[in-house]
Amino acid sequence: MSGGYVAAIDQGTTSTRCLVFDHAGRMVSLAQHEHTQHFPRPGWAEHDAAEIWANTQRVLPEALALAELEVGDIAGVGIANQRETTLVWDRSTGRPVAPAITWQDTRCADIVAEMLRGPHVELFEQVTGLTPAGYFAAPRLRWLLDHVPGLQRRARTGQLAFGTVESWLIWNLTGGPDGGVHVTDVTNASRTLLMDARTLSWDQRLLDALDVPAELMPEIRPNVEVHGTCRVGLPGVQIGGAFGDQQAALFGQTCFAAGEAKCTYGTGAFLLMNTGEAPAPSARGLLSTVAYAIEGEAPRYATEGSIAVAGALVQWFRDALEMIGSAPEIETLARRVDDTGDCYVVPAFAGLFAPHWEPDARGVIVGLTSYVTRAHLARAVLEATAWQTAEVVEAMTADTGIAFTSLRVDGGMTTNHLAMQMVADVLAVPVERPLGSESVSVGAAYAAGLAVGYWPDLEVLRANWRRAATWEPAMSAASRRRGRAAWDRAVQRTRGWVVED
Ligand SMILES: Nc1ncnc2c1ncn2[C@@H]1O[C@H](COP(=O)(O)OP(=O)(O)O)[C@@H](O)[C@H]1O
Ligand SMILES: O=P(O)(O)OC[C@H](O)CO
Repeated sequence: MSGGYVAAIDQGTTSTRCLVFDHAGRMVSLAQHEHTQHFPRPGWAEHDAAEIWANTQRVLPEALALAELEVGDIAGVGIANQRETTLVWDRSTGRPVAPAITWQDTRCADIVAEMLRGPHVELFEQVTGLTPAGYFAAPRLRWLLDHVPGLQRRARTGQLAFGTVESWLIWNLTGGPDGGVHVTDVTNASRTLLMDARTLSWDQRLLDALDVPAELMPEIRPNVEVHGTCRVGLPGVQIGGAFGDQQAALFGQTCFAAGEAKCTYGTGAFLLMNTGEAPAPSARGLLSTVAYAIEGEAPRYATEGSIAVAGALVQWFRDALEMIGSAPEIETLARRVDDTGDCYVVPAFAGLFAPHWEPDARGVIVGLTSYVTRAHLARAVLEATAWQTAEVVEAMTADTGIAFTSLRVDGGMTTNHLAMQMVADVLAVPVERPLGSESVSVGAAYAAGLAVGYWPDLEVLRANWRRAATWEPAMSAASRRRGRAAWDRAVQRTRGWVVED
């Protein structure tokens, strides 16, 4: 091993970042570029995978330059990525065959309805631990195979590759058409609906059920393992790990023991609790998922409450409604008033995710009176994230029997003090943020650092975790009860909005 630093690529829904960390897990530089969000039809959400790869190639040298480092100073690089976003590319040209269909996209409703009616629904549940839903990658892959002319035929010939974004980046970093390594990691694979959650391999019966040619599929690898050596971007540097971003944040927050949990507030919000060495299927709308796998060790599992819209509601408030000029301005605006004026925003833009899973729901703003101003709306936008977190925490506590005594948080939205105070208020437990809110990148860097021997073990990483901020609950129990009941009534009004023509 050479190099005194490790790098992480965090390829998120809104941007691509490269962060460089030192041995104490401190960030020494960060370079970031946003990519275009394409919404070509209501309910569709696409990314240009070529733009994402181009941004990745920009942020790597920029992060090194900001830290005044050379490639030789980097001991290893880890990758964390937006999960479920699905793409297919041509192995010889290196070009994606269609826009990437992102995790927020709802176009696969018919494919999922057919899966739920079909003969294999129990098999999917038993093998993957997941009930088919439009959130996962396989229905998106099926959609591409159905709608891009000639794709099914070409897929069988081995010309094409399927992957989520980490797979695309690893393939490109390791040479692309010129010998690129086609792999995925267990956490991303656990979100496809095609992986056996126990054996951590593709299940041929599930591939057959969806008529997905095995020739498309990447090899599934542990998170902490050398996947290959970069030929592009960081030439000569080993790619020491890859992770779905929410599992990366769990790892970065050092939630290595069963019962430890974190919530990441970015475009969406994702609360994951480590459940130990066995998958933990939920009876309450949470997802059983792989937490992490270290080469040569038993995998660890997690239960997850996925909230589709958190920071994305702030983005919508800024870009679609033009109520604010930048995301942080929402806090100043919301602080002009003391409450929401009894107004609630339920952002079911892509249906409702956990714990409801209602694809036919759509967003509502309820409780409008002439008293309500844009400041009240700003407050309701922030409160929506807090109430959605409360729903997930209630389901998780009921499922696991573990009561939360605090919640570790990270992600872009945690720079908003009012939003985090609201989370503490509605959960009635302290909310804690570690130094730096970049746990996704920290987790990816930890995976890479462990794989290349930069860090020896998990205990050393645990010692790096330092509390930077705590928000204590300050809401009366009566207000909490009243608000929670009103939120339930608001959620009720989103249901069944989408009807067939
Ligand atoms: N001060 C803020 N208040 C509220 N939301 C914010 C603030 N700063 C950023 N956000 C939201 O956080 C999200 C970006 O966080 P990030 O962790 O980078 O997301 P992702 O990984 O999903 O791309 C955006 O949706 C943005 O609207
Ligand atoms: O990139 P983020 O932070 O919006 O996370 C997206 C999730 O991984 C989707 O499951």
